[in-house]
Amino acid sequence: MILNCQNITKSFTQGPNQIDVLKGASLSLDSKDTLAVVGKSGSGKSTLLSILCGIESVDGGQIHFEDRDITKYSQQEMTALRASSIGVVFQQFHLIEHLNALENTMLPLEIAGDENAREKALSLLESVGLKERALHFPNQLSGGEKQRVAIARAMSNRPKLILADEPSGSLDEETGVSIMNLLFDLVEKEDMGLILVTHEMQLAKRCKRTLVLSQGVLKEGNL
Ligand SMILES: Nc1ncnc2c1ncn2[C@@H]1O[C@H](COP(=O)(O)OP(=O)(O)OP(=O)(O)O)[C@@H](O)[C@H]1O
Repeated sequence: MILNCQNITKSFTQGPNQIDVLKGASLSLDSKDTLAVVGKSGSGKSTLLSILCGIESVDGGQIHFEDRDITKYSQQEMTALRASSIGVVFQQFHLIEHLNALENTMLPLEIAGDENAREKALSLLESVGLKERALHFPNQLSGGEKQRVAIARAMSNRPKLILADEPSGSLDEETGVSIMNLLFDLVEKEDMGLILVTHEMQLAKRCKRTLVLSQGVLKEGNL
């Protein structure tokens, strides 16, 4: 098993109010497993993904990545785990502005000390249709192009787990389908696990399972 989360709780304070976003969310994921998380706007889907990659802390509950309890990890340990084993596609892409598309894609490979970082990143950019944009900086790319760089970066170190927040949100239908094909093929070929947050029912249906996040709890089923 790649990921096993039990009873995750998370609250935010906004002024005088406390918002209980996750009230005991549990999920598990095996390799080659593909899981869609759906739910209404504001139900906590992005918060859940941020927690699963350790960017956001939990208030309670356990998260085991393989056999390690990552809720006890320091920020440094979590950064190292993300670099080696977790690829994340954020809703806002989070590309590094002063690095070009190639350098952004190479980053996880370089952190991992891969000597073929440049070749691998170029080949990934080619597979997402961006070879010609490799030397462009994020502010010279369209939203959909940035999203494709973010996807290439997330896949670059062949992680065990890919977390993707609305990964085809900025792409036209045809490009979205072809990039998602690439992602699903890779998951199958490389024994990865994939969790994706999406509003698109067609995309959710391509996953083996769908979990609905509602009132802080994850349940099997459709929205
Ligand atoms: N850092 C934060 N501080 C305070 N409140 C937050 C914070 N992050 C998220 N929230 C609140 O937590 C709730 C869940 O937000 P989240 O972004 O996880 O929802 P979502 O399901 O991903 O929404 P959408 O589908 O619109 O992207 C919202 O009410 C949001 O305002």
